[in-house]
Amino acid sequence: MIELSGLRKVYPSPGGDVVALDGIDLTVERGTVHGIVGRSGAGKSTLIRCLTGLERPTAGTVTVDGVTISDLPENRLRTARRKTGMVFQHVNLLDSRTIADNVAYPLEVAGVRRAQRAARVAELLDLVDLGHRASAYPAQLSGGQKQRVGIARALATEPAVLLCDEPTSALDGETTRQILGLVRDLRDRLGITVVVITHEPSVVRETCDAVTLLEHGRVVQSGTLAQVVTQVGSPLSRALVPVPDVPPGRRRRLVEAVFATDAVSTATAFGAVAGLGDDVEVLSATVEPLGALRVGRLLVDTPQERTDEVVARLRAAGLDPLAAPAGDAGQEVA
Ligand SMILES: Nc1ncnc2c1ncn2[C@@H]1O[C@H](COP(=O)(O)OP(=O)(O)OP(=O)(O)O)[C@@H](O)[C@H]1O
Repeated sequence: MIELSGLRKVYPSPGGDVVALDGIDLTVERGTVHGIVGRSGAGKSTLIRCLTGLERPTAGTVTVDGVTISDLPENRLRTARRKTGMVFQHVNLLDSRTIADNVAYPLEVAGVRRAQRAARVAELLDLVDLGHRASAYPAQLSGGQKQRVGIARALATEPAVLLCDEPTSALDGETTRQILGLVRDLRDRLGITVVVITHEPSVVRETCDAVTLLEHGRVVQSGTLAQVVTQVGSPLSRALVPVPDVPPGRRRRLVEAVFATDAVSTATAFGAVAGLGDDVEVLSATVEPLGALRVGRLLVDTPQERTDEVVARLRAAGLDPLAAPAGDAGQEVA
């Protein structure tokens, strides 16, 4: 659905050029929610602006739903932009218009007739569960409700892609959960492709099918949730399934494995360390939900000389374990 190839964006600035995106190759599959994460300045917003065509890449291509928007002349870009809806952290609603009229606005701009508009607006407000507030004004709504209106408005022109820039950063925990639930629901009901920029691992955990980590304008790690979390020790695995607290005690060599339970059963994974003897200690064996997945983790403390044996056992069970470097034997993994 979205293909980025060799995407590069350089901003000239008096102090020297700023390389915001430095050769991004990325595919976002149709009908999935894809998270883009990274520290401030990593290039997330620039990436989204390139996806909307608001920003022209310095090099490389951006293809959305089969159209290479980075090559389009300005006059064709406007129509192409209707393929993407945008949702921002702070929803910019027109205060003097009702909720229904706010959602109708992009349809007016697109020249949709009044009767059709009314039907579509009713449908959109129902979709975000705000049909009963159609005649309310923005000032009468909560933050979460305003965000729902923003989402309905972004969907008005039936975009194939919904781009969300920190959609829940300004919301409390419960409202965040509701909005993320709505995003998942839209993916399932409309088959829409969603790109979510976020700095919150919880947003990725609860909503995303796949995730990409950017650093200094480059892709550091990317894949489905199952792929990135099972790359044990990788930055996204650490962020999405943090190492649990384990009881303090002596540490020899730590061996860690993370697995998705639909790939390796818990019985196989946890059974792999059974019968290794008392000097190999399981510090933690957990299973937790991660979006639609269930993710297991094994943390094993082993005598230095038995590390290879433990690693081999876990590999034979289909896991991809990581032994902490020998020098770290006395440290907690974190
Ligand atoms: N219009 C611009 N002119 C010059 N430099 C820019 C411009 N826009 C962004 N940059 C620079 O490009 C880099 C990437 O910025 P970008 O806003 O894409 O990062 P980000 O990951 O979205 O950060 P944040 O999470 O803080 O929004 C930064 O170094 C930023 O200062």
